[in-house]
Amino acid sequence: MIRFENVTFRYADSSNPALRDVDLSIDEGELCLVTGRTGVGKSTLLGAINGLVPRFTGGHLSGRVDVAGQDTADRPPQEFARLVGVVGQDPLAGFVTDTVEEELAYGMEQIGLDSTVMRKRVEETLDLLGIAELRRRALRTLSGGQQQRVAIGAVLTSHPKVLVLDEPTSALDPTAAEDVLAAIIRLVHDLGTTVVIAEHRVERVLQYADRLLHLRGDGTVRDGDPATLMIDSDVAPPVIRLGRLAGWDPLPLSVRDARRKAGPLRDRLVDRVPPPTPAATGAVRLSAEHLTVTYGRTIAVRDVAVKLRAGEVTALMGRNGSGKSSLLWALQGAGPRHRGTVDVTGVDPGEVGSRTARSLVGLVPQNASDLLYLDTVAAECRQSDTESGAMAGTCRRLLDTLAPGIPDDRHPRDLSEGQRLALVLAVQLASAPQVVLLDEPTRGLDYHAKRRFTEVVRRLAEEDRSVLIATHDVEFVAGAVDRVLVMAEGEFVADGPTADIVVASPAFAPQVAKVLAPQSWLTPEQVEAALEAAS
Ligand SMILES: Nc1ncnc2c1ncn2[C@@H]1O[C@H](COP(=O)(O)OP(=O)(O)OP(=O)(O)O)[C@@H](O)[C@H]1O
Ligand SMILES: Nc1ncnc2c1ncn2[C@@H]1O[C@H](COP(=O)(O)OP(=O)(O)OP(=O)(O)O)[C@@H](O)[C@H]1O
Repeated sequence: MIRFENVTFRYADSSNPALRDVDLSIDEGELCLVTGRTGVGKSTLLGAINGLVPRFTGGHLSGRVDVAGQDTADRPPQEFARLVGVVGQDPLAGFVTDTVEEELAYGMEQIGLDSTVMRKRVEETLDLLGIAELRRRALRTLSGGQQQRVAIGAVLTSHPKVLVLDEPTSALDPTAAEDVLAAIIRLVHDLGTTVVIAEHRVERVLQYADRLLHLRGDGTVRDGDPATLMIDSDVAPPVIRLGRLAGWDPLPLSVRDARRKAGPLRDRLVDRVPPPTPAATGAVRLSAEHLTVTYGRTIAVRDVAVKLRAGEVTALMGRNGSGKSSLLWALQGAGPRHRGTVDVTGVDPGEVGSRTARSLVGLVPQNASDLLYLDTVAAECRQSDTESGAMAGTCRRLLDTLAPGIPDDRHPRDLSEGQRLALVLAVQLASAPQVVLLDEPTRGLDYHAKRRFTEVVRRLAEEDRSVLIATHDVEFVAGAVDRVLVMAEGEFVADGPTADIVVASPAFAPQVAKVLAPQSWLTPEQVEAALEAAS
């Protein structure tokens, strides 16, 4: 269905090719998972499938890419729309209409489907993705995860033969991610759709993949059976790392397979306990009472009270649309607030100018790239150091910790998604105020980048700041935070130490906890330390 013949692609002004000598052939009905570190070229590979690369990106492509026997160089990408459905990393940027229903119908209108077929498929898709109640909503008022579901729905309706999905679950809560993947798998089984998915949260997709394409980082691609490539892949989810520690062969790809093998490992760990989370004793840095946020008749945040302490890292979790972003913006002061007060060292950030508010509470938003406006990476870093009064080079060093090797003179627009996010985090965190709020900060970050980001967050806590992170990334939460707050329909429904909240939760438990239950280990690192101590 998809063939790459000796494909090499280089972006203009780039010294190294993003793709090098790539030869592959993907059959009809295969589900391929594309993995690789941040910025290795996953989106570029995906873009080449429908000709967006090089037609819209510029740069030079040699070799040949064809889909269903048609050379992508011969036709503009629009003509491939019937054949190839694409969901990019930024759903909002891909929307062409204003409302959910219009967006779901648009693709089908373009290929001239009959109106009765269109009606039926819109209804099916609304149900399939659990977005029926959003049908008449304006797209720009949806939460991040709601937008991502609509973007996926909008390509599913026209039943393309090939689906290309770039990080399709990055903004989805764990349950929604499973539902969306189940809907995609159904297309693979029922219609023989060929699916190519790039995903950093490999744990979410690996068990469904027929095949793995791993980008090594030099533009070349390793292509093979998932369990075999995972033996030494530099991108490995927790279940694989646990399998390597325990010496399981073949490596289990799913929690279910791992549980079947886990008895002896549980026995080895039985006399050990995971390190407890120290109780937070720092001063209260932020205290909010009776916070309520409404949009028209929608109550997004309902009479919420919260205290954040110095030295504490807290995760804010909960279903898509449960009110997390609305709460963060209300705490920072820039977002709407219907009722309630926020107190940061005696000042309410909602009552002062935006500059003062920013010096009290920093917020890195979900669509973080809006914060970048200069022409080069170096200029953004210099500006950040100057504004925050930090020593020259502070921001750049932070960037190199998160995503090494980005050239100084690259335009932020030309960075990969993960690289751009790393830049925004570096720009914002170089001048971190006492309270730092982060909205989905691990999108686009590979496992190594996430470990480094965890270190950065822990350092902020050691410097006595308080950090609140809205996130759906259960594996990140397991390794990085002290406390978890869970929101549902605008209210807190749980609040406590990480292990207490996540271990028994079907939605929020990390893979290691699921495999080793009833023991309460959260991460491969904890298990590794315990095994070392035991031997
Ligand atoms: N228009 C461009 N000009 C120059 N370099 C670019 C351009 N677009 C992307 N790049 C570079 O090409 C490399 C591959 O980018 P790509 O977006 O394919 O990575 P990725 O693996 O999808 O990353 P992520 O995991 O962050 O999504 C990156 O190093 C990026 O900086
Ligand atoms: N401008 C707006 N107008 C109307 N409704 C809105 C607006 N902004 C947000 N909402 C609604 O308020 C609710 C809370 O949205 P919010 O973005 O805070 O959720 P969230 O928990 O951050 O979601 P996600 O996990 O998907 O990012 C959602 O139902 C959303 O559709």
